[in-house]
Amino acid sequence: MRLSKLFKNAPTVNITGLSFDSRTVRPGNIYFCLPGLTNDGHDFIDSAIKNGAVCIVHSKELLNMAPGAIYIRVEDVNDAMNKVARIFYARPSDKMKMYGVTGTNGKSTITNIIRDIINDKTPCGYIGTIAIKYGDIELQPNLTTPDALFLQSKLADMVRCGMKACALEVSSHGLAQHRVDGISFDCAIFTNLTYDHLDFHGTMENYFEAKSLLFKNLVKEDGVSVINKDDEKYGALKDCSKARVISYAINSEADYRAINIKMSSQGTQFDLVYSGHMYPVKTNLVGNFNVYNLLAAIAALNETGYDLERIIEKCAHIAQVEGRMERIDCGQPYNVIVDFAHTPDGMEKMMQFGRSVTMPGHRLIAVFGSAGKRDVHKRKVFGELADKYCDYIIVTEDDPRDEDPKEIAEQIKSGIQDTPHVFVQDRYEAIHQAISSAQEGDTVLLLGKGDESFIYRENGRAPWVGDNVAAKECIKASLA
Ligand SMILES: CC(=O)N[C@H]1[C@@H](OP(=O)(O)OP(=O)(O)OC[C@H]2O[C@@H](n3ccc(=O)[nH]c3=O)[C@H](O)[C@@H]2O)O[C@H](CO)[C@@H](O)[C@@H]1O[C@H](C)C(=O)N[C@@H](C)C(=O)N[C@H](CCC(=O)O)C(=O)O
Repeated sequence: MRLSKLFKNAPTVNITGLSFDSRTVRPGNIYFCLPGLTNDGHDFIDSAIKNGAVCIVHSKELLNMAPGAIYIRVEDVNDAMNKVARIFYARPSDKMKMYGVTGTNGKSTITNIIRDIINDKTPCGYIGTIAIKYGDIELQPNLTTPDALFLQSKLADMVRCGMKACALEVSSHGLAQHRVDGISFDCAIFTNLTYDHLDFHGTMENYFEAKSLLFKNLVKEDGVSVINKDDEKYGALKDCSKARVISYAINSEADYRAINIKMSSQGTQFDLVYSGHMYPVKTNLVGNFNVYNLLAAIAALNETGYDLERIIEKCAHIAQVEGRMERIDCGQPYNVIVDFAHTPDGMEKMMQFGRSVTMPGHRLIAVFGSAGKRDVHKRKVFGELADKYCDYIIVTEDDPRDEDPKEIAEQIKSGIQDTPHVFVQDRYEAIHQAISSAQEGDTVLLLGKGDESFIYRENGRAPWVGDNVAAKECIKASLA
């Protein structure tokens, strides 16, 4: 593509690609100088030109302009990059129905439910923590919401592969760093806001402010905002939403409401009250929070033109989302549940659910840790929650990064008072010990990592089998 197509009055130089990282610049690329948390992209212009950048987009005054490139100064590089990426990749999000899901918990599940329900008739891509999936393609992402350039390129590839819709997990980091600014969403969904990511946002106000950008700026005016009315942020989001607002709830009057909820460890039933009618919904997903996730997905799909009865029919056969409230069943006489919960709210909901499916007089066993270099305050809280709900606790490693896992464990243990507990650093061994000690009627909760296939240790990302795979291996070994 010609540079003149991307910037007014620019020369007609051929552009081969876009980059904001001097280390990955290829000959013919535009290099965008982004402000960072640790570095400033303006400091890497020379190395970008050395690698072949033909155009530098910058916002700061440059004292030395190395020869060999065209310089374009803009007010906001991030904004310019998003606009350019949209044009360079031929506005892919305008060619698909775009669903964006944000909130502390439930993003992966809702996006996967949406995809699962419509994928047979409306080929639907998914981008989020678990994977990037479209057609037969499945990629392992580094981030929940990828950077703007990678994101636009993948959306373009989805269009090429025939996708008609895309369900995207929109993280607060992604919103704060403008990764999704080049997308107009047909539907924006809000799950809930609980304590998380304060290491990045600093305050809950900033965290919420980031989430609200999806509703303020990025959903189309003729689109729809689907918002959880049981969350205290409902009013604030409703007031700032650019699109019409549709609510869902269990505990409040709402456009889509679930009543008469019946739960077991095998599935859930409830009555959906919508537009004065009652629709019985059956699903193989378990737990109260999955009722919220289903309500959000049902509302989003029905409000964007899918037939309600067909959506409800599909709810009965939703594939379990890997690592999210995943029931591991290898014929053992006790429950094993793997979940990604890594916030106090998520942990508490999982432990409450674990308690509710554990036979009276039997044990709830939890295995978890807490990430290094992230919200240290939650460590003691995790200990307190486990102390309140569980009968046996195995503290283990969870992405310690360059912190000492024993130190993290000590901080978790400071919240445990009466409940028997042990620290087993090796995560596989911790899972093995939990499973080999489980008896008929017990429940084992494996929390924090879901199906993630890596653990961040001192030396970076190390491979990990995933809690779900480890659980299956340990159960089979114990039954053999
Ligand atoms: C904390 C955070 O969000 N960091 C993101 C941030 O990095 P940064 O600001 O530190 O970047 P930097 O190193 O200061 O560099 C500034 C600029 O100089 C450039 N640079 C830098 C060095 C060099 O040699 N050459 C060069 O060009 C960089 O490419 C960048 O454009 O900007 C980078 C470029 O966009 C991101 O890759 C990086 O995400 C890191 C990898 C990350 O781990 N982010 C996580 C926390 C994240 O975003 N998580 C969310 C939430 C998940 C959840 O809900 O749990 C997600 O969406 O995944």
